[in-house]
Amino acid sequence: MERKSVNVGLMGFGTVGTGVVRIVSAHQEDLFKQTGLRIGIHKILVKNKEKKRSLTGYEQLLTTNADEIIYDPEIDIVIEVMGGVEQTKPLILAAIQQGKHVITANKDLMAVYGAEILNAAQENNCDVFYEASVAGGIPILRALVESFSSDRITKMMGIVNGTTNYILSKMSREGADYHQVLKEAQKLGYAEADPTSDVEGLDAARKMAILSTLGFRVPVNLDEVDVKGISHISREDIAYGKKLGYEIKLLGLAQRDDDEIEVSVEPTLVHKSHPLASVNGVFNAVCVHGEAVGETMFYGPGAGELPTATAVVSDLVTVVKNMKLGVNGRGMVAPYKEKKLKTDDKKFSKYFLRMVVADKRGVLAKITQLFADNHISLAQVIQQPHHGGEHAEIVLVTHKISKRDLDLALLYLRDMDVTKEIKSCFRVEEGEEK
Ligand SMILES: NC(=O)C1=CN([C@@H]2O[C@H](COP(=O)(O)OP(=O)(O)OC[C@H]3O[C@@H](n4cnc5c(N)ncnc54)[C@H](OP(=O)(O)O)[C@@H]3O)[C@@H](O)[C@H]2O)C=CC1
Ligand SMILES: N[C@@H](CC=O)C(=O)O
Ligand code: NA
Repeated sequence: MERKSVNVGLMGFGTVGTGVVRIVSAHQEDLFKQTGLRIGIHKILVKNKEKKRSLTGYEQLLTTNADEIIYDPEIDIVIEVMGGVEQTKPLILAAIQQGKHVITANKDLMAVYGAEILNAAQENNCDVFYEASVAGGIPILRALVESFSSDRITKMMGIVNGTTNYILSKMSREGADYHQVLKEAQKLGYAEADPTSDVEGLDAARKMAILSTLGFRVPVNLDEVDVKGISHISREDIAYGKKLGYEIKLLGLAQRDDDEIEVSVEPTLVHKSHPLASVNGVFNAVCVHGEAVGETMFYGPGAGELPTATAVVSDLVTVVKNMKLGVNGRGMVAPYKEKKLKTDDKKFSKYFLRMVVADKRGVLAKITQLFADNHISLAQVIQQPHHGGEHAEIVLVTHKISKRDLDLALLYLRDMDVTKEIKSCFRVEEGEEK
């Protein structure tokens, strides 16, 4: 008998899970027209059945026992939106073993165990999709895999963490201090009680590992992403950046040159003429450069109940269409290119440097000579008296140099008797005007 409906087991009924139920219920007819099957939420896994929920009418579907979803033969698809790695990995693998298709929003899980989960899915003819895991509601993963399938991507660069973008935007707009803005972000519910993974760049690094694996068709591990966070950024850095024409953003960068790749997340001075400089608040944006297509940009909400749920439900539509066609588990292309990571002498960028030095005759000359000796030429230099006048603050922007030359120069600079402190060092990304 031809099937008329599919059943979903939802694991998690928090922010994203609630959005999924709202969209599946509100868009029922559209989803039916697109897939030819009725989609029903069959069971919902939660931690606490007694908890007061913003969406009512689903109480009879709640369970605290994951086995009631995994081993229910009537459930075809599992949507995992409960979060965590250790608690979700065994559940997802068990669901796949039972022949269930999986949709997840979990970047923490997919950045580390993505390959293992995708292999298990392929062996069991199951689909696994995870569009919501990177840049929430922005359709970026399917774009990389399908819409760019005819091209070769050379660069993906973007703002993939909303919390840090909110903090940096507010620091820039109001001249406010990092700790003060972080507290406000926590009060508003943007930043979590423990904001470490956002502010230290780990959340963005997980997303860049997923993006670069799909975009470059190379298996990129989380520990291959160079990560720096935003917790050390000061008002002074932002003010100097502005004076020179830049905004500071936590940028994820994945770049390929001659088949060698680099992937990083770090605070970067982005020139005001670059479109990423005007991405503010909790919004995300990813620029993707393809050899044939040139520059493209994807912009939108990186988190939130309904934006994130749209990505989950779009994955659901794809799974259901695949079920109708009987092609589940065949749409995924595993990374097939050999991984070659760039060494630091092949990573090139402009850099911004701020330091405090002794305010003595010949100091600036000494410093510029040190840079010249390390193959570094300077694009801009500002010198200002530092508190009390005994010291001077030097702010400079280099031309494009290798990371290796930068690190060597920093090493020598730290050793110089005239150097009091190297306050900050950031990558610089130019815009269209330069
Ligand atoms: N929030 C967002 O905007 C975005 C979230 N994501 C990802 O989506 C996932 C879900 O996030 P979010 O909705 O914000 O999370 P929430 O904390 O709002 O919801 C988590 C849900 O999972 C349930 N849950 C958690 N642990 C268990 C457990 N051990 N057993 C049973 N149920 C459990 C909770 O139950 P109970 O309700 O009873 O506490 C809750 O319903 C995460 O992986 C997150 O990284 C991705 C993009 C954006
Ligand atoms: N903590 C994340 C939420 C979405 O992944 C962010 O701030 O972007
Ligand atoms: Na997305």
